[in-house]
Amino acid sequence: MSRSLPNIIITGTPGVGKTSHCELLAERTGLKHVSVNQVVKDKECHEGWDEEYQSWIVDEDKLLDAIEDEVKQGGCIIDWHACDLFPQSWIDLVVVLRVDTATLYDRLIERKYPEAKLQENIDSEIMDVLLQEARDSYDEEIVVELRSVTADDMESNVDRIEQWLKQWKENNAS
Ligand SMILES: Nc1ncnc2c1ncn2[C@@H]1O[C@H](COP(=O)(O)OP(=O)(O)OP(=O)(O)O)[C@@H](O)[C@H]1O
Repeated sequence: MSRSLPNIIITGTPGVGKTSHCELLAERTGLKHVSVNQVVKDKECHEGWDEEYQSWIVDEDKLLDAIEDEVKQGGCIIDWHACDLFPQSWIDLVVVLRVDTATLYDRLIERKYPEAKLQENIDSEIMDVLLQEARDSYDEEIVVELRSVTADDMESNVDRIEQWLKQWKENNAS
């Protein structure tokens, strides 16, 4: 499929900094921030609310239908804590953000996450769940793991993705 602009997934455990990265990247590049959280809420792509986890139970088919037209046009930054549901043909780059356990713990406590959800997310980060999911779902060469502990990390990550975008445009110029 040919797109005039690429699609990027920014993924990682909740609290790693996906939304912060996507917002900055969208501001710098003009690419569109597709917040899956927001789409799930706005377009009701869910099967109800999970009280224990305090989150929507996502209906993935409905979600894919809701974003398909937009994503197929290209130029989207998809912000979501999973990546295996998006067809490989839609995606040009998968960025997996990573953080150390103590930092993640502090960020999730700040958000007043329920205990079960907090523990599950910490375990998921320790066990590289999102990195593995990305590697299992996409070609190795489009998956990049980046550290997101400090504001400087975020700056350099966004710089790096901007460089990648520039190169992609050069490689795909018609
Ligand atoms: N690289 C970073 N340096 C400093 N603070 C950060 C960094 N990344 C994220 N944060 C802070 O951590 C908190 C969580 O960030 P953010 O909401 O972007 O995470 P998220 O991965 O999008 O979470 P969710 O999946 O729940 O939406 C915010 O308070 C944000 O300011």
